[in-house]
Amino acid sequence: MTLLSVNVNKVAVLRNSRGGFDPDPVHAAQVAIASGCHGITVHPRPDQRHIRVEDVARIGAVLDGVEYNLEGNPFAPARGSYPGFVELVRSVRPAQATLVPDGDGQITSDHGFDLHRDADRLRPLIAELKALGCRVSLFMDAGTAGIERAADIGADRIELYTGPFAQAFAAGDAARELAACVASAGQARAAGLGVNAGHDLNQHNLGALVRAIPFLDEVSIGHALFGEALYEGLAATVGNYLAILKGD
Ligand SMILES: CC(=O)[C@@H](O)[C@H](O)COP(=O)(O)O
Ligand SMILES: NCC(=O)COP(=O)(O)O
Repeated sequence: MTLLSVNVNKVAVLRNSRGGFDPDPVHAAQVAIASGCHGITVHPRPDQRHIRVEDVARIGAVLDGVEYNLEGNPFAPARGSYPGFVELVRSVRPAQATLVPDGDGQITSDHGFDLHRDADRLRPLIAELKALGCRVSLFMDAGTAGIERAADIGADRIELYTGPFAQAFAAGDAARELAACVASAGQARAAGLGVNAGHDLNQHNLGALVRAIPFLDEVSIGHALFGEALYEGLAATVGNYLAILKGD
């Protein structure tokens, strides 16, 4: 069964909007874990627009045995109290580090790595993160040629960027983007890589993705999940996602 990692970034957005302590992403993580999710994901960004450096350790302290997935751009420089992605990984030793080539000016993640450009500088970073005990996943666009190179430079998994698939699904025309996801997942698997997926997944489009790629290891979902939880409640929403992943 494909595992569910709940991304709590958006709880921190709401908390930061008033400058206080609530809603606390730690509490959201605890409720998601109690509801049966298999992991928690955070994406601390150098501008700390949502998850802050102190949240990373606080969330890491309440995982209660589920996996911690830390996302970030390993090339982004330290800024203020943000120590840099590798230093954050060193401090909390998450089960998985997902490398995402985001620039600070982006409103959200919107592309994966270009391994023709980035492979040589990713290789030593991946080795350093693996030496810290992490599984390393690379955020990759579906349909990328040469996706198997991720294995050559030491990555354990790729994470398929599913934003284009989600957009096409919402427009009622997902076939081409879904086929790209299926093809890239198959190439990655054939290269010995694990396959994760994430970005803009929701209760409407997730079933089609996991039926098309039944060997997906993990999906990480946050934005839509917390939007839906506003109306359904967090525990029930997590339960809905688990039911979709179980094929209910
Ligand atoms: C890599 C990815 O697609 C998401 O995990 C990312 O965390 C979204 O970032 P925001 O929550 O800042 O939009
Ligand atoms: N890696 C994807 C993730 O963690 C959450 O993405 P989204 O569901 O917030 O778009």
